[in-house]
Amino acid sequence: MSKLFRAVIMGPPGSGKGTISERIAHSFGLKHLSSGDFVRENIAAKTEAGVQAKTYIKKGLLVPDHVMTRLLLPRLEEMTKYSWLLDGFPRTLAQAEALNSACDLDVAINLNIPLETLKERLRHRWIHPPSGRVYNMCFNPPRVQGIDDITGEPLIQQEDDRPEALVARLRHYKDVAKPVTDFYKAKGILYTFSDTETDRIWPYINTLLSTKIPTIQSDARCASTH
Ligand SMILES: Nc1nc2c(ncn2[C@@H]2O[C@H](COP(=O)(O)OP(=O)(O)OP(=O)(O)O)[C@@H](O)[C@H]2O)c(=O)[nH]1
Ligand SMILES: Nc1ncnc2c1ncn2[C@@H]1O[C@H](COP(=O)(O)OP(=O)(O)O)[C@@H](O)[C@H]1O
Repeated sequence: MSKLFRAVIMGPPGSGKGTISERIAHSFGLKHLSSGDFVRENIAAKTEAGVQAKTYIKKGLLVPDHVMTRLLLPRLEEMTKYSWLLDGFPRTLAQAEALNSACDLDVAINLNIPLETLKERLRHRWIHPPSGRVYNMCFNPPRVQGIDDITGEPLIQQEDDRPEALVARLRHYKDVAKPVTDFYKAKGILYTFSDTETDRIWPYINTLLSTKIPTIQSDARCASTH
């Protein structure tokens, strides 16, 4: 059984987690697991956790740790045969500890992007909610403004992406994120990337993962030849 690779990607709203996760999933064949997608699936399926989560999301709040953990850990149980990249979880120390009790992580990627850059990016972010596809009028615009490239359905801008909403989200993010990055720094697996452009960060993340992932698979190869 080849050793699997498990990573999380963290960063404030608009830092490029989704954008970079797609590139990682594509380049390294990892499963991209998004906690936001799991939440939306549960809300759509009207599961108990989904119904609870919806009441918090409607108020623009994070879902409570015990609800989020109960929703996410069983999904990770289904992924024991896969290498994956988890996006959007953990967001709190309690979530990081719950994840740590369920599985070992190889890398925690942390995106450190300036506030002004986040504001500018989210001002131009458009999304296609049914698919979660993300566009940006300055960075990766749709072929036709306001229209999803694949389905032709309309794109929307999220209420949460307005600059005034972002400031509140960022303040809350800063409070809850530091204990999580400290947790992974103490475990020696935190890698922080600071820049204003994804295209400048991507080569460093690509190099880091290229050094990690083949090692794991080559270990597996030598294990399997003995
Ligand atoms: N101008 C510019 N926009 C970028 C860059 N990288 C990502 N974006 C865009 O900025 C927005 C935020 O990127 P996302 O990948 O959605 O960021 P995120 O961290 O997943 O955001 P949340 O889901 O809100 O936590 C999107 O519209 C991206 O297309 C960049 O280097 N430059
Ligand atoms: N790890 C988490 N802990 C608590 N709530 C979460 C978590 N992940 C997602 N959520 C909830 O689901 C909502 C949608 O998540 P997501 O699609 O990642 O968007 P956002 O940009 O708001 O984080 C979040 O606003 C939050 O309320």
